[in-house]
Amino acid sequence: MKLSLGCIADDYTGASDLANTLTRSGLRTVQTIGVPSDDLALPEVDAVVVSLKSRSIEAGLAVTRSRAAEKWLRGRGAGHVLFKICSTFDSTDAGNIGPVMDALRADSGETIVLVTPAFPETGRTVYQGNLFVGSVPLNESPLKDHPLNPMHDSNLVRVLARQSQTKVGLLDLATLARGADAVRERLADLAAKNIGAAIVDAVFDRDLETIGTVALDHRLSVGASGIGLGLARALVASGKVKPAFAGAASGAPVGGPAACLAGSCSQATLAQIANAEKSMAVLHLDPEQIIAGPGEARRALAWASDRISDGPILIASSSTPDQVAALQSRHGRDAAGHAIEQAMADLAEGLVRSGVRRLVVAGGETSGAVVDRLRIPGFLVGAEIAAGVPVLSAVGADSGEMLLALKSGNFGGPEFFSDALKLMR
Ligand SMILES: Nc1ncnc2c1ncn2[C@@H]1O[C@H](COP(=O)(O)OP(=O)(O)O)[C@@H](O)[C@H]1O
Ligand SMILES: O=C(O)[C@@H](O)C(=O)COP(=O)(O)O
Repeated sequence: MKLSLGCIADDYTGASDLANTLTRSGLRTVQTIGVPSDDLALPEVDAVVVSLKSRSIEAGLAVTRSRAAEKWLRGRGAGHVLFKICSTFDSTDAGNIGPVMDALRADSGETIVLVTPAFPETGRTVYQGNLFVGSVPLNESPLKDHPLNPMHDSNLVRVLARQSQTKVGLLDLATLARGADAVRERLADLAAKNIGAAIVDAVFDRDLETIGTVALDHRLSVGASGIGLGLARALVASGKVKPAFAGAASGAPVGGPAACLAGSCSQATLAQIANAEKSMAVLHLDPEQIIAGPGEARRALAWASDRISDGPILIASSSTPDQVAALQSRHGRDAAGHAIEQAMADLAEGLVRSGVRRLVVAGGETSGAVVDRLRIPGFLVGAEIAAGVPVLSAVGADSGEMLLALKSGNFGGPEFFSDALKLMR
């Protein structure tokens, strides 16, 4: 197997979002959890997305894990590697986007890296280096209240410069609109000034197509699903990849009980949970009790086992920004987040033990904890539930056949949970 594109994603929901975009753009794609072991049977594919849980860990560890993933992908022939980050640039001044980019840039011998989190399909656009979420700048969007990495600056040139050892420049929309050669010229100018990374404006998919075409001249890029779309379309347009039929994984129904777990505290997820109350049994966990010990998860599993044969259930730890802030001030941000993620993993394990084979998880870190606990080594991409969220079919899982949906906190429409279960038969 010689890969046309290698991808390293800094969380699992982000990886499934990218795998979805690549699949829908015609690339045969598999999502692996971590660097795959040699005995994992992978199908013949054009792209592999290695999922890491490296967005919110210590920067040095994120670098080590990302480098190992890059080495594996290059060893399978990937000439270009995309480091997939969040479309809302989730990170802190301590990293991890800058340090990982710097390390991969050094390893790949790249002079200048194209960086853009734009993903217009989900309302993420970049103009004059400023990231917009829908109609508002990043720092005015709900991301200002993210439990782990609140975003307070929408100017990505500044944000990345604070994290990176290299100088960061801007490649603006006016240049992009003049086409691929103008972009190449501007990149050469920036590189001549010793600038090692360029934040690239992008508002429409056609901007991402231009970016994808130019990025293929390089060995490394950094961005969200939008640049994935650009790279995939450029690979198909250049004839390097023969487009494949999308959603090859939608196979025979898996059946059995279905459950949803929500650990995301995003506005979108809070609204989706409120809507789910109309169509399924919903249990709201007490976050204080979760931190106190394993009793809360045990109580939740007993609640689930009384109801699971009657229809889908949803268990949520999600709270409003004020409640999240209060909990964090009592226990610390990382300790609270970690305890709740581990409780979600306990719940997933218990639910699967009791026969659940269809599982929807809301939240990136939450999904990471759940998928790790279930020891699922990889996924094939099936039908699209909402922009950025596909049905995933587990490959090589101990539990056998299983369908999952890993929802980024901010993605999906108001009826996301029932939309997902309709497609997960
Ligand atoms: N009620 C709560 N209070 C504080 N933190 C919470 C609460 N519920 C969940 N969390 C933590 O918030 C974080 C949410 O992150 P994540 O799962 O990545 O969601 P998103 O996709 O919205 O970013 C996780 O670490 C989770 O454990
Ligand atoms: O690019 C995106 O927005 C998503 O793919 C993503 O990475 C989401 O992360 P979480 O919101 O933490 O799930």
